[in-house]
Amino acid sequence: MTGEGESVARGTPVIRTRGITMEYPRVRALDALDLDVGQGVTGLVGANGAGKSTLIKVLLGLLAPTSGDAQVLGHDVRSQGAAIRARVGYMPEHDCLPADVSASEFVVHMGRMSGLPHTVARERAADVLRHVGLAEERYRVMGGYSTGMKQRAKLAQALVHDPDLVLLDEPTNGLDPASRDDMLDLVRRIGTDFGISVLVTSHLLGELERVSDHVVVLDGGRLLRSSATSEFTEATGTLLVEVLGTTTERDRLGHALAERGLQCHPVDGAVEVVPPPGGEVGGVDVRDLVRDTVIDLDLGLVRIQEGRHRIQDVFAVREEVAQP
Ligand SMILES: Nc1ncnc2c1ncn2[C@@H]1O[C@H](COP(=O)(O)OP(=O)(O)OP(=O)(O)O)[C@@H](O)[C@H]1O
Repeated sequence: MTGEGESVARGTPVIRTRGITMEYPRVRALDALDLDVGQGVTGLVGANGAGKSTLIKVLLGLLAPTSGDAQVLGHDVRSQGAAIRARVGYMPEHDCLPADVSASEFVVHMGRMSGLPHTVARERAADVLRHVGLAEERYRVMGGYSTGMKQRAKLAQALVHDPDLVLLDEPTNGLDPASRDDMLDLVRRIGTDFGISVLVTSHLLGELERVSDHVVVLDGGRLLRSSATSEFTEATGTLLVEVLGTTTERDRLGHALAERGLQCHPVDGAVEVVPPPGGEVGGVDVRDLVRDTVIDLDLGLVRIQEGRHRIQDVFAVREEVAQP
């Protein structure tokens, strides 16, 4: 770190907002948001329109909030936007790459824009393009890139100046499941291999659980929840039972378990069993009862595992509360 950034002690929030409100002419995109983001990888999740991109632009000093205060790496977003952008990498959501330029030229250029000398910018560009998996294709013009390659090039330019923090806006947007997993692995490695703090957004509520240390949930510009990922995914006390076959086999099992006195209901492809107090029915352990039932029905057991909360549950709970 350089300059004022050096005074940011470890453990101090890398991002801190107090009462940040952002009003567009017709919509309040952020509503009195108080947020502390620490070091490590933080997932910022929320449905489309929740205010994620607006928050990122405010944090970069690109949009002046209507009211409230925010600091990034100790710098004020209203008056020190340039200092923030010098130490923060930004991967925008939308395609912003020039079609007739190679990834190498582009990333070198972005490094030069950040103040790196030419030779250093070239070395750094080669490093980050290798890191994101574009070493082979780096001299090809980006107009011919797939969506996945474009996302990687956008990520590389966010890293070229060796930032202390990167803000990644929907890096998995438009990617197929395999490319999405690759991108999420890259995001995780930015945090673990390089020690760069990451704020990464997604409108897919479940996808950041496995790469984030901490998850922040936004809804309608408000903070719905901010917790360590482990708290979101803590055990529910239930069992999820999956058997081979379709919903027909799943429902046969569900009915049989209910007949044997267990409270249960279908969840996606599995049956969720709520064990009674003590975990036994008529002196038989619930897991044994489930296994015996599966055998009696001549079904194939895939797994019995502990049920865990999911980030989506935060929204489900809120909707239930909102119902009359
Ligand atoms: N420049 C703008 N002018 C007016 N309204 C805007 C502008 N930018 C965003 N909005 C509105 O502000 C709200 C929050 O938008 P924002 O893009 O921050 O949400 P988001 O969570 O990033 O969603 P998405 O993933 O769809 O981009 C939305 O209702 C959006 O329509």
